[in-house]
Amino acid sequence: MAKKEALTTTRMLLVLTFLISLFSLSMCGNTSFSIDYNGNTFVLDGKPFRAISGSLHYSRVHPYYWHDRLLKMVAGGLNTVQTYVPWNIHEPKEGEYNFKGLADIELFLQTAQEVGIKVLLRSGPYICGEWEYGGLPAWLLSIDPNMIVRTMDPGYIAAVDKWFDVLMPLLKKYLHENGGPILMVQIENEYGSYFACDFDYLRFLYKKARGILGETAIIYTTDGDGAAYVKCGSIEGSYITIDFGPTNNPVANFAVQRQFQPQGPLMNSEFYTGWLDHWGNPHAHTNLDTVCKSLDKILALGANVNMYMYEGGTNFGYWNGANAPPYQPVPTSYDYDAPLNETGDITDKYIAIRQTISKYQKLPEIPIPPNTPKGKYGTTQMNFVSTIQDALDVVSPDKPVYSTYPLTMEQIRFYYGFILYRTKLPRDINQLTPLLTKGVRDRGYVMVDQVPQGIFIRDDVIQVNITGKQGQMLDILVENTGRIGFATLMNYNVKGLTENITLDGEILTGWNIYPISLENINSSIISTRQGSGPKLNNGLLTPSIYMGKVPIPTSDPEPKDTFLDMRPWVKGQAFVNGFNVGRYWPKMGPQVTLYVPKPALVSPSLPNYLVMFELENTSCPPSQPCNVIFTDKPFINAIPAGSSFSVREIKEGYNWNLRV
Ligand SMILES: CCCC/N=C1\SC[C@@H]2[C@H](O)[C@H](O)[C@@H](O)CN12
Repeated sequence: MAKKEALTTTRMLLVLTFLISLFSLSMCGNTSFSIDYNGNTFVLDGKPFRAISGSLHYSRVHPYYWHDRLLKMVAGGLNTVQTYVPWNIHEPKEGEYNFKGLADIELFLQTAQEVGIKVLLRSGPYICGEWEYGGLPAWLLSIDPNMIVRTMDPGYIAAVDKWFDVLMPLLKKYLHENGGPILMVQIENEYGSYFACDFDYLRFLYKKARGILGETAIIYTTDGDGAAYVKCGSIEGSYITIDFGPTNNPVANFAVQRQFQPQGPLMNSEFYTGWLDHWGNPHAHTNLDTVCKSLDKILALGANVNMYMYEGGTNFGYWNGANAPPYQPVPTSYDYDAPLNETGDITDKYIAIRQTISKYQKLPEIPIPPNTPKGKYGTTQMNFVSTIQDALDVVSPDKPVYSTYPLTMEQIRFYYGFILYRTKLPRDINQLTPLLTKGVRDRGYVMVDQVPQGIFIRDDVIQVNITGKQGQMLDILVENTGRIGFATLMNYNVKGLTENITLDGEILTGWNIYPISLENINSSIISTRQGSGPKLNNGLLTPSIYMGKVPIPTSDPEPKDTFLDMRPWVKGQAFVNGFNVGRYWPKMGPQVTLYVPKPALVSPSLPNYLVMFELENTSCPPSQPCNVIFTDKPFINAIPAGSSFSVREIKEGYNWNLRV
């Protein structure tokens, strides 16, 4: 049975299971989830309930694997999963909604119901999470680039109002009291850490949610562990929870929660089992014993706990976020050094945490599901297809947007990935002449008639020296490497060229602007390309498209999870059979391999195509592009722990000796 039919059947079975459980529970009429303030405990269907939870974000794990991961969480001793709702994946364009694939929240909730794990649902509208723009949709910036998000700013709150009118009725169906798995619904996220402290905004969110979810649903907030955070992050009627990591003192931490909430269950909504990564810094690592000792103390206090992350997963596509200052994008891997690693495999940390939990909660008598098999498919040759310019008819099929001065991505209502700005050189430039701008967000690849000149880098490289002849094409290919998702710099989060470009002091005008959709590339375009091949100059190759086949052997035809090692390619975007597996930047690290989930592959009766959009260079000549390797092991910690590089080294890709 083809994968699509299988998923449909699974989905139908899940819906049926959900409806049966809904019916049987409603017949009992005793489904309730509440707070016993005298007993300082949650109460589930009349009995005390302590949440032992872990974070898994459905948008970061392929739906094919949701059942596997949730079952591993139950086997690990958890009774609850906590997940974020990323508004931007569900409403990619204003008024256009997406609830399929990575965004199929109902399938995720039905799967949780079927597996028997409860859900702590973090509804946003802002979620942080190192996700693009903290989960906010970039089209907000088309309404008003100067909008102050996460406040009662009229443009923002009108969009939130409409979104909650869509989301909250969906969540209501899945509340425990209505027979679903959702125990509680969080609004906003660590709002007390945001400068605005706008109580009218929190009250608006609370009132909106309460009005749709009903009077008995528990609405809660989560804030950093400090009185100032909780003061600005909580609101009348919502239940206060806090977050803190394994090096803190839980007794002192929970004292902050008690300061604002003298009674009710203690709850750490984010007990950090690991931490986030940034390109160019060592992969995060949190000591297993430190995690388990602190978790033991929290459980001994009778507190509720959610481990952040329990399964980190992957920022597929362009969904990674960034932090600032300085501007630092987050890698494709969201491994988080979590108990289940990026590909859902059991780690020592999983086993140790499971053992700790067993001291306080009887473990379910189910086997721990096995790790998924991994495919070691070996080397494949990458064939040059086209420079980005020679493929504009495919990747940017509509007429370009013309503007006297450059427009941002949001001004042309194109929000993620790449955009190309093109003008003509106004005169002969026989000597290296400065092209200047501070307005590149975030990397700008400069070419004259496709010959690379240099790279603008946000907050770093603002000058590229060029030469050329009058009338030659000056192209600047800009990559949006992820919108900032935390604190004040979340505002004015626009992308593309945000300021004018000057050549030797003269403002360049007359720009054609091409939004780039790499998803349009497929095997059919190979034969149609007659391009002249990439140009090599200044150590850079013309950003170009390459294609190869994933060598799945006919002797072992069932596809498996695998890892794409692109070395010695430098930086770009990879697609497998049109599935955007994410950004690669092995030269920068710490991530070197990209996780390719099994469901992105098809059985070898059909060719599996890898498409790479390489932005910078390889060590192979343009005439004979390099190969890539499909291996069975991830490599996401190429930068030695404890290393510290200069900003310049990080910006330019420190050429350290990568360990295999
Ligand atoms: C000191 C920085 C506090 C910012 N909060 C963070 S950084 C990692 C985590 C995730 O982003 C998570 O989504 C946040 O709620 C809390 N947190």
